[in-house]
Amino acid sequence: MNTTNDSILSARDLRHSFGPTDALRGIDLDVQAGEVLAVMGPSGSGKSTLLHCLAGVLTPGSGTVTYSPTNQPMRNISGLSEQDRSRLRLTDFGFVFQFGQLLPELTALDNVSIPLLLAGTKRSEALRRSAELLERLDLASMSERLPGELSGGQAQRVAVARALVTAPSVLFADEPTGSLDSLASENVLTLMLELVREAGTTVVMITHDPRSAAYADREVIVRDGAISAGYRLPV
Ligand SMILES: Nc1ncnc2c1ncn2[C@@H]1O[C@H](COP(=O)(O)OP(=O)(O)OP(=O)(O)O)[C@@H](O)[C@H]1O
Repeated sequence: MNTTNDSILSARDLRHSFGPTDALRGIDLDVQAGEVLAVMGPSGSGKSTLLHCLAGVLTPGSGTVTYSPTNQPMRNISGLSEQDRSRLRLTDFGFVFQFGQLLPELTALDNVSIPLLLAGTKRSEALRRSAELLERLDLASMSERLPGELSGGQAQRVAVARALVTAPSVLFADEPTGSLDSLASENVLTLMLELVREAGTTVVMITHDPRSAAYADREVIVRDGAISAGYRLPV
């Protein structure tokens, strides 16, 4: 099947089972370059499994995921070796999870710089870029704090900075504000969306919260391992 011209990620007939549980039952999905896509649906419907397949964290039982970044050849993510998928995740993708998963013994600044250091950036340059991003996220004064010394919203903003510091093509967010109250959640999403819109980053964001989904350009609903609905949100 052809992919839509400007889709950066395309899933075709994705199926995945965990033992007897059919988590994905034939998903077709195109994510357009630069779009912010919200993935909603009941608990256990397959949202995280879908995100993991799109991001090359998990190889689907069957079906394909193709990744076509601007000016680069298309790659079949589901066919890459573990090593190549891991490399692709580091260079091209960013990840934010519900509970930031910051390293507790490192400062906010050092946490943000990790992906750059792993990608081989010089430490001075990594720290400079990390500090710049923390400032954009209103966290300049928090850069030397440990994660345990931050509020939930501040810690999630550090996690957002860490995910965006390598300027990824795609940001994958799994309930990025699921552990926050509505005010902190709004603050994290507003700043995150400002940065991704500016950079043209594509976003795939799982959320249970319709208010968070309202930040997206488009919403798809996953039920029983299949896409049950998808629509464009009003601008
Ligand atoms: N590692 C695993 N081993 C066994 N079953 C799993 C595993 N991961 C997910 N599942 C099952 O696959 C189905 C889909 O799970 P998934 O985590 O994708 O759902 P979800 O929509 O993200 O749920 P939630 O909103 O609760 O996070 C569920 O029935 C779940 O129990």
